[in-house]
Amino acid sequence: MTPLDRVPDRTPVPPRTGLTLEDQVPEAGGTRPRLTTTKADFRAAVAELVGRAAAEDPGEEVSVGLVPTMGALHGGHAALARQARSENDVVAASIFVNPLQFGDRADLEYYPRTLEADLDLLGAVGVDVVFAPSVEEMYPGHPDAPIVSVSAGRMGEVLEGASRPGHFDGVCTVVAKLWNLSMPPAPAMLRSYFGQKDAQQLAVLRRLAHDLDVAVDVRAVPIVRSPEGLALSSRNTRLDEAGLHAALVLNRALTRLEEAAVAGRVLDVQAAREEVAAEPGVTLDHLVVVDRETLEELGAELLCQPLRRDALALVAAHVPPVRLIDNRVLPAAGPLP
Ligand SMILES: Nc1ncnc2c1ncn2[C@@H]1O[C@H](COP(=O)(O)OP(=O)(O)OP(=O)(O)O)[C@@H](O)[C@H]1O
Ligand SMILES: CC(C)(CO)[C@@H](O)C(=O)[O-]
Ligand code: BAL
Repeated sequence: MTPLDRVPDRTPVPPRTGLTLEDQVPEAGGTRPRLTTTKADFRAAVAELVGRAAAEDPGEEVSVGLVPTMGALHGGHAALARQARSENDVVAASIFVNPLQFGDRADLEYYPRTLEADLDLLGAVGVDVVFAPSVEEMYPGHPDAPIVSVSAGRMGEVLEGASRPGHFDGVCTVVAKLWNLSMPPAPAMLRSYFGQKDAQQLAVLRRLAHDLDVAVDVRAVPIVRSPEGLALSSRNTRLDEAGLHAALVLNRALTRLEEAAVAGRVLDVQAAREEVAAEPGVTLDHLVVVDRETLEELGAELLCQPLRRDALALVAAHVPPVRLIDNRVLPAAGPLP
């Protein structure tokens, strides 16, 4: 056990988003999922559930839906699990605060941990099995033992990756392990669910599956927001009232860009940046419009005219003590007259 494994459950903090847990997960009262904490037990539980599903429906191709999370679950995670439940025979979720993807020790140490409440939420949505390993179980000997890890390449070095060096290598390493641990034997198949909120993570993980030939179907789930428009995030629980209010500027700036795109107008990216930067208590990190697949920033020559193809606006800002991200798909303007 490392000291971080011993971080106790913090008192579940209700997400200060205007949403109660019941609002986010109205399917109250489900059975708690089976909890596994070792790789061997998790693999065995998935194999058993797949075997049972195959026996119940001979001739049907069984599928496993995996929902990787870092816990402190909210309505965004519930949406992932709900979609996984509706598309698969067996649903597994992982809860693991992955040290490899944190550069900032305080961010790792203060990351909210609420295992008991998480199991209730996952049970309510109908998840079958949860994998919640210790750091020692996932990375024996960490941090001293060297491990073979995955590089996210150039796509992992820009935007979020520029602010959090090594972050996407850590994400790719742990997700590759989680895919290996939950991969059912053929002909059963694996789907894995990620939120559109972490747009760069989603794009990088699609490349991970493609470039390393992992037989997994990566599925995107739309962003779940508070009634005021703030993208739900586990880190929101660390914001005070003023921070929660200030953070709404991210959604406002993205909405203005989306409205311009929908109306077929030229995007005023600079005005959106200034709007975020002018909000007291918010320090803008970046606000850019990028290609949806490659995440390459659109140059001035593409931004001085209505969008020719769908693009993505990405924003990141510090709202102390946390760093928040949000994004919006910007639709291409209709065919030119
Ligand atoms: N508001 C949301 N809507 C849709 N998906 C979400 C939302 N928030 C998180 N997710 C997705 O849930 C999965 C697990 O994310 P994670 O456990 O890091 O939660 P988080 O709320 O994003 O936490 P963080 O504070 O680290 O941003 C990721 O695929 C993430 O994109
Ligand atoms: C995908 C993930 C669970 C890997 O640790 C994490 O990056 C997250 O919660 O988005
Ligand atoms: N939600 C992405 C994981 C992270 O911020 O570390």
